[in-house]
Amino acid sequence: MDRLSAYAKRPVAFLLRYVRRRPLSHAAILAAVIGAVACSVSSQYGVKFLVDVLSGNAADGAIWLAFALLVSLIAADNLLWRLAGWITSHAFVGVTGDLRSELFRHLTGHAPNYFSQRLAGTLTGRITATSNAAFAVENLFIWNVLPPCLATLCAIGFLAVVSVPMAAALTAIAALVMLLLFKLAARGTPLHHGFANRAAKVEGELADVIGNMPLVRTFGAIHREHSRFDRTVGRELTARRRSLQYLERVRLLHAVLTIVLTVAVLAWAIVLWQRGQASAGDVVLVCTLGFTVLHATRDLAVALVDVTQHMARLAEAIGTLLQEHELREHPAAVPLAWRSERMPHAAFDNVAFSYPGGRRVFENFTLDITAGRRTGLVGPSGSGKSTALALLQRFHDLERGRILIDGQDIAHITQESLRRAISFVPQDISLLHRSILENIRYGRPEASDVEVRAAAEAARCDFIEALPSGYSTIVGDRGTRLSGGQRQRIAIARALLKDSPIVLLDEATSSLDTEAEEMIRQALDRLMQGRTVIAIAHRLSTLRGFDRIVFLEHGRVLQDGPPDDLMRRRGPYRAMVESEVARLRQAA
Ligand SMILES: Nc1ncnc2c1ncn2[C@@H]1O[C@H](COP(=O)(O)OP(=O)(O)OP(=O)(O)O)[C@@H](O)[C@H]1O
Repeated sequence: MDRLSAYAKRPVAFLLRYVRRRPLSHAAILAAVIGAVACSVSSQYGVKFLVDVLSGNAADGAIWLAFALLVSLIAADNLLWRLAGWITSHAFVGVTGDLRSELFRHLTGHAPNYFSQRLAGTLTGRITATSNAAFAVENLFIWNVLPPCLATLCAIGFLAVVSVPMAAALTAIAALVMLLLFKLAARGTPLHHGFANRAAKVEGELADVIGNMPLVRTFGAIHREHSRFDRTVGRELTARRRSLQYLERVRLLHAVLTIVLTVAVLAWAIVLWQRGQASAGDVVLVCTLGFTVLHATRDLAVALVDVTQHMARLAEAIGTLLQEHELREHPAAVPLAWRSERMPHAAFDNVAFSYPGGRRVFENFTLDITAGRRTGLVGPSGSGKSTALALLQRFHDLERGRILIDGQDIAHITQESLRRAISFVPQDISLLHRSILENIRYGRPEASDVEVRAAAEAARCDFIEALPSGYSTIVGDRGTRLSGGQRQRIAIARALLKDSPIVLLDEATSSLDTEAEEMIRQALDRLMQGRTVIAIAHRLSTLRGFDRIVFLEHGRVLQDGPPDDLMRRRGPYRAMVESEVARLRQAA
């Protein structure tokens, strides 16, 4: 799916990729539109034919034949448009579905770093913007760009019947007018890009503030946010006005050209008629076809500018969304192999790592994680504990060294099998805005209701039955309708259901009441049983139950051993525990 990134800078090719997926329906639309335009322009020739027949004392048969021809052309013209409209409602709508689905797949393939650097609202807004822009461009092309182009060609063909020099002159003028408009439309592209960029920023800011409403309220920042939003919208309005005013200037230029050319064509036709070189029907034909050509170029001018605006939005959106995935599957990646009767062993082997643009977090970091044991990572803030857990899950690639699970380099195993082997319970629990049942089942989608309930019971989620709709209760955005302790137990139940042999835990620092803490301790105890556990543990009660403690500072191991041993020795671990005990005593 990563090959989608090849289209990041090629918006037209990106659009054609989806058009090619539905070749038959797009070809049928094209054929219907070509037919409709041909009938529409031919009907003007039909009018000339009828006028000539009527003014030439022709027989009744010839008059009714001219009438039938004209009526058939008008009917075909209208019906073919409707046929094209009907097919577009299937094909163009289908394209917006295919496109969003692939963009979503690509977006979800990005590493966590990609998301941490961007506002979620900007990203989701860009998926919608891309789909809307693709729909608009397809519609504009079929209804507003193609018909005037075809109408111009057909009209010039018919004009040649009356006067070849007039047809030649109109061809040259139409070509010049179109070229001029194309050039002017292209010159306005940076303005349209600027507007697209500003519009995406507004969406991103909106989503960011709405997603953080509790924070905004707590800091009494509602008015501040109102003013900030007004400023962001103000910048978008300015960019939008500039873009639209540019379009209006282009349209004005075209309007002036149209007036001048219409006068010239009409006068030319009348002179031809005065000299007896054209019939009355020819004058009617020249008038209607001349108008067709001039109106077509005007419609084209308007449409082209709209197309450039939508293409600018599309280009801006795919430029961000279709960036290459930072973490790619190794070409020879194989699934992680481990024997279920034996817990896996993990190892950091001479690892060097820094965040992009950040300072070095690890340099020659080596650590063996004992299979089936509980290893606690402790150390001051910024020492690299969370980064170590992230690297083990391959959220980032290493600069140097290897991370091994049962001797297999995680850079060479499939990401899916790695994720299956690891359960991660983060500090900041994420829940989807779905029911409790669905949230727990996220750990193993095929689990039965009975299995989900068993996992919830094991994780001491006794509170679920007391909720208004029990397991069907919707948890609210990111689980806001549950307490912190309840969210943690749901996350533990989810991890229990996933039943991975490796458990990574970033214990929450926020303090809970004793009862909730005891329940979480019991739930965690069940989760950790018989698995290889690496945990960033903050509570002394959790640390005491560990087989081994690794004390990190500046990405280096300062102490390593069973907690009781470390407590017997003077060192950073004992100092940390003593200061924590003193803090707890003071608080009590
Ligand atoms: N996404 C990121 N981009 C850039 N730098 C980062 C990122 N995440 C962490 N860092 C930096 O990497 C270093 C290690 O951070 P890490 O979060 O691993 O520490 P930690 O020991 O888990 O700290 P804490 O106990 O406060 O969570 C810090 O200097 C931090 O500023």
